[in-house]
Amino acid sequence: MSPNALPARVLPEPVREAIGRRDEHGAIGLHRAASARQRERQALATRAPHALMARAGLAVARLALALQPHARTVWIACGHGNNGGDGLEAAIHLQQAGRQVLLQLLEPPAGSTAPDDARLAQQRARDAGLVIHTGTQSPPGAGQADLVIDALLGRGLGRPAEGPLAAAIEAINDAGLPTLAVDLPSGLPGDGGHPVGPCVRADWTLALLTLAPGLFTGAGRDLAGEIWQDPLGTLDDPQPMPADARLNDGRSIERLMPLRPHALHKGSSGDVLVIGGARGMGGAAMLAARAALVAGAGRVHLHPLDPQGLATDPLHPELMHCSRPDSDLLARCTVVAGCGGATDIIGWLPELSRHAARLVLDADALNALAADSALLALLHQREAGRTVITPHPLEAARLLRYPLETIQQDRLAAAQELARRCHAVVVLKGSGSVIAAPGRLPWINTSGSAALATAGSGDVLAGWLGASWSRRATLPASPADPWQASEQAARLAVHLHGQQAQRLSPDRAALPASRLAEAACLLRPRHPDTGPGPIA
Ligand SMILES: NC(=O)C1=CN([C@@H]2O[C@H](COP(=O)(O)OP(=O)(O)OC[C@H]3O[C@@H](n4cnc5c(N)ncnc54)[C@H](OP(=O)(O)O)[C@@H]3O)[C@@H](O)[C@H]2O)[C@@H](O)CC1
Ligand SMILES: Nc1ncnc2c1ncn2[C@@H]1O[C@H](COP(=O)(O)OP(=O)(O)O)[C@@H](O)[C@H]1O
Ligand SMILES: [K+]
Repeated sequence: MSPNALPARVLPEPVREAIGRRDEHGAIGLHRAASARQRERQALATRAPHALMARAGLAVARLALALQPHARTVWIACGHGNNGGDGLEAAIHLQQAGRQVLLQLLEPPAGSTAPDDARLAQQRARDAGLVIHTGTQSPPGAGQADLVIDALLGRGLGRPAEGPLAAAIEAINDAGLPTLAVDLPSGLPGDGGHPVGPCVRADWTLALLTLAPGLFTGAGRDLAGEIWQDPLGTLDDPQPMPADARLNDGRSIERLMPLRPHALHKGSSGDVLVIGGARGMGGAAMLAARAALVAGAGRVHLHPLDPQGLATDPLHPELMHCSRPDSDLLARCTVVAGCGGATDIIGWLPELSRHAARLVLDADALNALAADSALLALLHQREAGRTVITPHPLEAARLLRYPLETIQQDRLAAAQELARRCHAVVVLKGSGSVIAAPGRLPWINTSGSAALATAGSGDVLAGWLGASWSRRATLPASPADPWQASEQAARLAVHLHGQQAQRLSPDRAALPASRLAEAACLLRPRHPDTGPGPIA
């Protein structure tokens, strides 16, 4: 095998360098199927026939050996398309490296034929002396292999797998072996990350050429395992296909972290006003306010919607109770509205839409918006870059009047559509949160885990985001780009919220939201003059 470098590992964080190339935002690009195909066509046009697939097979074999160096027997399950072709090419290298290869190839369904490259790979495998098992059963001994390589289906998934393909996917999952998926776990839609049929659950996925958004959001994060990428030598190709989305990973947010210079004063950290906490739900507003405080907002005001609600927070006496916010205060603050707001928040929304300098709408404020198109129209009248909404998938479904399933099947598209309809930056929450601003490429966040699946962690995020935005509002703005500050504030808060949850609960045990609120931060791990260290 040639001494090429290993493919690069994309996750878990910290992201290793040399994954593709970062763009002008310091970000890794993601490509949906249409642009991935276009990129593949560009690459094929400038290379010798079959060179790209041969290189893909080599990358798969090299990664397999690096991940499981002591594997003696490798089961490779191939489909009839080019994903299977990559698997067949890998088989040749693994056999040359002295491994026993159990090679399975599914026949094309009636009416389909294998593409030329895949047919050539089949011929090359036979010429190399490999035995190809073409029945619907797994090859004899497959269950005892040390590693299985899933090369059944990649970007060509066009419908839910069924019949022999579904059986092959289930056989891989049932075997419980270490599993390396080629390009995508078979059955995972690359654009959406939400399988509708059976899908391989991989330990590792080697993405070839481009990275699919579906690897990073929805169910994709669980099904793909650890993600590696090999751009197959195309980084220097002219005019690479522009990306459809970007990864909001640790490296990409580094440049957004504001320093706290020695001469900082509370007026230059910005003010946050939290309005929420109707009867019995005061905790939600308190969590948001605490997170805003701990994250470093200069002053935090809390207006509880329940007149009997807590006036002060004994844990944080610095929190300012506000009995009736006036328009001056609204015009100065980042207003976080809706956490535990019940229907009491509805009456506030017209005034907030008119006067709030910066407005973060969460929870019940979003339900109110979904129920009243006049409120939506008011939101539209706000200047560009003045509103952020933070729906979880069900709230997004209500706002768009789509079934929940439709939201989850294409989270990128749903977030983009919401951004357009609400004239706002959107944080579509859940595993692999999507951050979208109107007319811009959306971001998929890489941090966070099931530790966040607890009541109140969204309230914490809303307050954290409020502090993040208030701080950015005191920094020099870009007049040519009105969406920049709110989008960056959302990206930073979403990433750090997830990162802190991972740090506080590495095993993903449920994390009480009050603990997370106490860990809210907007800073890089330590000040530069004290050197690197754990996140403070
Ligand atoms: N060309 C190259 O050099 C390179 C190629 N690369 C590799 O190519 C992969 C994409 O290959 P691909 O387009 O051939 O599609 P693939 O995922 O193998 O599927 C095969 C066919 O299956 C079918 N099908 C779909 N759904 C089905 C279902 N439910 N049940 C049954 N059948 C179903 C559908 O055909 P249909 O039946 O619709 O005619 C589809 O076309 C990509 O992921 C990467 O690994 C890269 O390494 C770069 C170099
Ligand atoms: N499984 C998960 N993986 C990653 N993030 C998650 C997961 N579950 C929840 N979260 C995050 O936790 C927060 C939950 O918000 P939300 O559903 O509004 O909760 P609540 O209304 O109880 O505060 C969001 O930031 C969401 O992205
Ligand atoms: K696959």
